[in-house]
Amino acid sequence: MDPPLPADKDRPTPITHVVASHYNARPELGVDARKQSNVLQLRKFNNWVKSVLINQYTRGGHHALDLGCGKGGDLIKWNQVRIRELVGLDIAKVSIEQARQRYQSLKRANFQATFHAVDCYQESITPYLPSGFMADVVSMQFCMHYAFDCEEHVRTMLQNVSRHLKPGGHFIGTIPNANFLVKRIRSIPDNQFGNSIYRVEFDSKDPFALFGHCYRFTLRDAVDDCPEYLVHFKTFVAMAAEYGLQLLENRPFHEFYAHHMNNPRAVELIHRMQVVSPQHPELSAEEWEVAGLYLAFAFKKRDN
Ligand SMILES: C[S@@+](CC[C@H](N)C(=O)[O-])C[C@H]1O[C@@H](n2cnc3c(N)ncnc32)[C@H](O)[C@@H]1O
Repeated sequence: MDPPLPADKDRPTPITHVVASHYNARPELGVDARKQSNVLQLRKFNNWVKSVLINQYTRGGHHALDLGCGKGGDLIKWNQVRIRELVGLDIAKVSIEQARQRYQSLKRANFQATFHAVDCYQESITPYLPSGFMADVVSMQFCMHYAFDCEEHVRTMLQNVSRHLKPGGHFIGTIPNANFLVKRIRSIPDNQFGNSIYRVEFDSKDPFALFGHCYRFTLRDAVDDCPEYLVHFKTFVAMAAEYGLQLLENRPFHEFYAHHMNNPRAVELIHRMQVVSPQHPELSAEEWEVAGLYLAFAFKKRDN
């Protein structure tokens, strides 16, 4: 049986407020503005990683749960794999409204979708799902690390994932690679590093806590000095196992790219999504450095 859900909290913690208002305040850039971004190729690369993951673990007719779905940036990816139903949840109300509008304006959407604003790390998501909803795939893209402000939030998040994932179904996601961040910050005298398009700034370097170890992240045209939390990966894997989730893969993005260059479908996608010319990813050196901060993971829910 699953461990019990921690008691619900009536009031959001200050950090939850900060993260939600940060994403609520991000303007919805039109297609033209997005095309002029300094991190356009990085965005395309990140989208390619998410597409490959979604393609790998999703089949036609599947039911999908997108936690931290934001403005619905993955709707086209879900449409392309021909899922039957999507539920998208995010703490940021403005983003959820934009996701709804984006879904409604999708031409030829071949799946049903519903969206709700909910804190997936502090509340049970069950009341927001269609009755009896069980997902074949749960996706958490660039958002799970916000749960790591404390153990209780990680447990609520894992309970939400596991309770609504079918046995044999997959839990996929992308997060900052804490191992890389910690090695990097320990190797320099400063409390911050970055380049012309990003900055990572730690308040404290040692000791690194398993939960609640905060740093601030800035990425040009995307994130402004937002607090984020290190995900101690071994702890995450051990806790996920308590909820019946077994790790299948964990690949830093540079390795993910090298690995999937042997996969014809991923290669076809990387050309179609205009991430690369035939030989190499067309990211600037600065963008490629940012890509190296992240990893992709996949878990499988135990069959029994
Ligand atoms: C970097 S955005 C990623 C959005 C989307 N998954 C994507 O890949 O485009 C991170 C998202 O996590 C959401 N988020 C942060 N904390 C959350 C929480 N407690 N519950 C639900 N969503 C949360 C934010 O509102 C934001 O939309």
